[in-house]
Amino acid sequence: MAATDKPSQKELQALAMAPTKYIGRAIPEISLRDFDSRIDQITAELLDAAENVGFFCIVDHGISKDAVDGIFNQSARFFGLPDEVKARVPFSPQHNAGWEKNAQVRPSTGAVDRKESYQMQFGDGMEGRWVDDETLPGFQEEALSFMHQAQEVSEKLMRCFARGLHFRDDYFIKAHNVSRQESQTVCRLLHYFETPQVPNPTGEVFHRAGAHADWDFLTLLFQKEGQSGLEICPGREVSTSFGYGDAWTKVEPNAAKNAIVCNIGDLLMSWSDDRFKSTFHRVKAPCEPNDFYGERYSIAFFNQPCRDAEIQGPLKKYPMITGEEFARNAMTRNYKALREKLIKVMD
Ligand SMILES: O=C(O)CCC(=O)C(=O)O
Ligand SMILES: [Fe+2]
Repeated sequence: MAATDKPSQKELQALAMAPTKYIGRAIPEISLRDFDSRIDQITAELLDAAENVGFFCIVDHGISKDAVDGIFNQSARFFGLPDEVKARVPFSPQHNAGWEKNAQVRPSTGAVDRKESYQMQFGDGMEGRWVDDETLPGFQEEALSFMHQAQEVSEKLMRCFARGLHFRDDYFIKAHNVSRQESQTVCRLLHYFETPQVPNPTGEVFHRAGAHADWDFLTLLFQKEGQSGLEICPGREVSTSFGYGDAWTKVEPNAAKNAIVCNIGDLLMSWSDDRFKSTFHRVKAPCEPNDFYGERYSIAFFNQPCRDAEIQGPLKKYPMITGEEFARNAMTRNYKALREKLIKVMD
């Protein structure tokens, strides 16, 4: 391919199948043990991780291994239902809640992720989208109990980030109040399908979660031992850019420590005037011998401010906007990038 030529679909495919460049980057591990008495120490560690990596693992967070195993069991029960039953609680883009399958197209790949997901919320976005108790007895109760536990952990982190940015301690907690109907926080159960081992007959790339940055405030991610695939790739200086580097770092599950992988989202990046980094990441499309090709489950807890929360960093780098506007802008940017990519590939 000459330097001036645009890549063909086939060439893009070959690029996606080329050996991945890896680089070791330390993912900080932060303990929340004795939170109240150690809050200043924990805040210092979180600020360092947020400014320099955008990803970190938290341990001693108070959610038991049994609770995490329990929600993964509920997730497997839900995804084990026939598609026509899951389709009774379909994904609503307007509410950002419900079940979708092979439907999420990422700007970085222009193709669907090979997965299904079920997004649950605390507020009115979830009306009519809970799977009913006759179909899955106990599901909603256990899911909500887990979501409240994840919220409690998130609130500890929010208190530290507020301190670090010289806001009142409860500033972010109030903006993310999950007892309000305006809450936009989402707990997403994810199920990636087993993919064929290469060389597969068509050369098709089975994307799992194409490279992206999350557009929420802060994500808590729960992974299962042995189900590798999450990788990060820093390289953004402002929350509005799509550029990223080309060397990846694996973030392996750490079930022995019951670790939660956390990452800063675009919203906290802009709310901190770009001081904290929202980092590109992906669940790799398996294509190399040591990749994980099996079925993969994960759970992402996306902290989102209430629709009417007012967002502006201490230095006022960006104009003030509401939680609802931020979400809408993020969606528009994602789809704009996708349109531009498609135009480039097609002409
Ligand atoms: O499944 C994972 O490990 C990551 C999922 C993710 O990055 C996302 O849904 O935003
Ligand atoms: Fe993500």
